[in-house]
Amino acid sequence: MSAFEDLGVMPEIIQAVEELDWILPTPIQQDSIPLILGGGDVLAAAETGSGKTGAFALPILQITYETINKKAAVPIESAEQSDANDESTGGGVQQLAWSLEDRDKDLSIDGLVCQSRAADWSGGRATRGISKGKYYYEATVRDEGLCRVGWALKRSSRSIGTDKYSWGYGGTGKKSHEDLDEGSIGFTKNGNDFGEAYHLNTPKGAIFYPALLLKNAEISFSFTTMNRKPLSLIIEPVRELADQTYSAILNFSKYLTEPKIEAVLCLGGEKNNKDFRKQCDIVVGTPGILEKLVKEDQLDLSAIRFFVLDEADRLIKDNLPILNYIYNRLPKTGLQVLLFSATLHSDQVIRYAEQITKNPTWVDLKGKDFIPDLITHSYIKADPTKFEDWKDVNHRFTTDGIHNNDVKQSETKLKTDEQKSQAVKLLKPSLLVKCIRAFKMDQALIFARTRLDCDNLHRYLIEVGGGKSALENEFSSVCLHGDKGTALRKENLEKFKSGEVKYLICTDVASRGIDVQGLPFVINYTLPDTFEDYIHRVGRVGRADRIGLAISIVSPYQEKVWFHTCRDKGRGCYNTKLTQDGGCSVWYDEPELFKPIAETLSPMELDENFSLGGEVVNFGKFAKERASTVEYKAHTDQLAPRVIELARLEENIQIDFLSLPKKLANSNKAV
Ligand SMILES: Nc1ncnc2c1ncn2[C@@H]1O[C@H](COP(=O)(O)OP(=O)(O)OP(=O)(O)O)[C@@H](O)[C@H]1O
Repeated sequence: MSAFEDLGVMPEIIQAVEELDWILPTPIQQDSIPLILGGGDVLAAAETGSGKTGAFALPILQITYETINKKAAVPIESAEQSDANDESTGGGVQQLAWSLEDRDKDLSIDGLVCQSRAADWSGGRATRGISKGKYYYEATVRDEGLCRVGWALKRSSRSIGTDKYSWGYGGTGKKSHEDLDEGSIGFTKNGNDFGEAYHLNTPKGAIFYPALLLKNAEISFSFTTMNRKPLSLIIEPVRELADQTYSAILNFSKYLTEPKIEAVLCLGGEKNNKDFRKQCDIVVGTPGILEKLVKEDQLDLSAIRFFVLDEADRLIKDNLPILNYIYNRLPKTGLQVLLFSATLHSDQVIRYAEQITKNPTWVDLKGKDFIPDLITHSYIKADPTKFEDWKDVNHRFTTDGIHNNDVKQSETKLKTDEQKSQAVKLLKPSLLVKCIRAFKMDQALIFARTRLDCDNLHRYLIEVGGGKSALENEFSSVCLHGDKGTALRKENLEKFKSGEVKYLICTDVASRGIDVQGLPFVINYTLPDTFEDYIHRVGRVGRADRIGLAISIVSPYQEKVWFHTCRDKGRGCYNTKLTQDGGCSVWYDEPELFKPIAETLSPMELDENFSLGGEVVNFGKFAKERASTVEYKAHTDQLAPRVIELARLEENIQIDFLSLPKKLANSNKAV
């Protein structure tokens, strides 16, 4: 029996996760899945990379599937829409089926599977039809034969598409002869919507039957009503994370068929947010677009059963009004609210959770803000008195330009705060390069504070690495931040994940949730504003039982940085005054921001040679080995040595236990 089965997960989902080498549930999955399946509200806090996505997605998928599966058993409609002469008993609810009477003799019918092996076409119709409303059914072609599916009136011939009372679609396109009250028929194939195929002017009261026509072919059907409204709403703080969760859901649900779960991804700035209006079970999206869709009555929340806030603390901090707006429109009966994050303990989160949950269960695995012990924390002091690289005019880095008016380009003194700040800006890039080389990094995520910093750093790395952004460049890199369009962000993330480029330079847009399998290094080029954000950033490594190294390049001085409060969010703004003086800059106090990190995590300082000392893992070697072996070893392979060790210990204990009477007897003798 699979360990996931013990948690009550259904076989089709287990099959999908086993293909991902998920043999054992992680602790957060172990605790949360039964609670969610049991119908409760859950607040789950567990370290980064501990499998929280699966912890909420698997039970949600299962309940969603069970719910739509029940609906799928509902017939197309009751007697008011069926034909008085059909073989139903009339009235009440009946299961739709293929008619055993209304078919050609060579068409064999086994429940919802139809087959014809004859050389000629054989057709048939369903037992019941519809005269109003919106309905669809699904057909799965099971072999290479010829087939056509569609709708037909009773008076049509069984060869749908060959007379004016039937409308079909097949391998050779749509088939019909005549336009018949306002109505339309359309077809989709493998999820591709072909739009309206027929606009109909049918006589009042006309009843449309599902119809089929086969030639040496087998085809199976699923009949269901079309008005499936979203049951689950999953909100993610950023597009990349929404995309990732959506992909995970598609992956986990691939064996849930007949009916198939329909998940829809809603991202701001993307055109195609319309699909879920037709039929949709799970919606994954970012706050802004979801609010817009609800306001425009495009997204119907009246059936929502699961309201999930992933990275809940960030959502609550940044999007509270939107969350309130959406939450107030959700049905409250039977609603399950799930809040997940590695950092879920702020007063704001707790207060909000009290408002929107009912007797929630806290699944708090490691206590407040726990960080995986697979991550080693280290730092380099970007001290311009110790490292003199910043004086090197040959490799001058294009800074954010905030000191253009107060420090000369060639300045090498370190007297004023401005001079110190400028020196740190010039020093950090070269420390970054040295650090990458010292650890022989082949892949790293680099966090900078602003979009401008990312872009400047990207240009610098490309130049130092040889000018080309291809793999031959030692510092091949791409950026990920809010200025990049959705498509480019996605493309850049993919390039990094696939190894096409080595470094991803990003703002905090990528600090949460992004899962890059086996990533060994994360570098804080600038520290984040909060300790929570540090936890999330470094949590991009040390995931799924892999070790990782987090390096922070920390300034010993305050650094003057842009903090745009202007209308254009910095575009064309050169107002270097401090915000309290009406400008757009602040002094960023990195030494102060470093204190809680140092107190909580005791990071190791890298020496001048960028060495961590002998006693810790050799990360350079580790990264190299990683690159030369298979990228992703199966979870079981990784667990194997531990399981063998446990088995050995267990065996020793048993042998000791069995030999205990003999030992006791010997010791008694000795006494
Ligand atoms: N039961 C499991 N067995 C093996 N691997 C797993 C299991 N559950 C999750 N993983 C893997 O662990 C990695 C991290 O999972 P996930 O992204 O869900 O973490 P998370 O807790 O949401 O992290 P974060 O807090 O950073 O968002 C993923 O690569 C995922 O495939």
